[in-house]
Amino acid sequence: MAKSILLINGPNLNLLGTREPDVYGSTTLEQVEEQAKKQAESLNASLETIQSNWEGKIIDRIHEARGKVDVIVINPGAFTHTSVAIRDALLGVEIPFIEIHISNVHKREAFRHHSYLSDKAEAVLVGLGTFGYTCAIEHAVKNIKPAKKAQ
Ligand SMILES: O=C(O)[C@@H]1C=C(O)[C@@H](O)[C@H](O)C1
Repeated sequence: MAKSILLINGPNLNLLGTREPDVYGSTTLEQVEEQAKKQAESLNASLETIQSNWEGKIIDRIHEARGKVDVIVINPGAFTHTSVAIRDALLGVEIPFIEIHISNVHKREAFRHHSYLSDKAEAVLVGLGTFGYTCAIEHAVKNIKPAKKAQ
């Protein structure tokens, strides 16, 4: 059965490519999503993407994934460091997830060192640039036990 992956990008990641390129690189979000879709296809998996600057929209999309998505790959952006609500949504839908950050958050400001998600993530990838998305999707498809699907 083909695995279904949901790729979620949080606030300001729509600016990828032009936003602090020394930190986040020059690859655009469109390029990241296009590459992810091609990679998933090559692995016989399906992949949907969402980017939102709104916490509630991310939460609603996580709820919609319940019973349909096998693994979530999420870069919550700044919500990583603030959002109990996104943590609760991920735990509530019981979908395994991989947390990814383009930058090495542990090498940056102290407020970026804490994540509300990491202790519940199947894996956490930081500092790999946008290559982290490639790693996360490969890992999600090949190694993460899928969520229980709706009967
Ligand atoms: O490295 C990243 O992808 C993360 C992206 C952001 O937008 C920041 O708020 C996080 O602190 C780091």
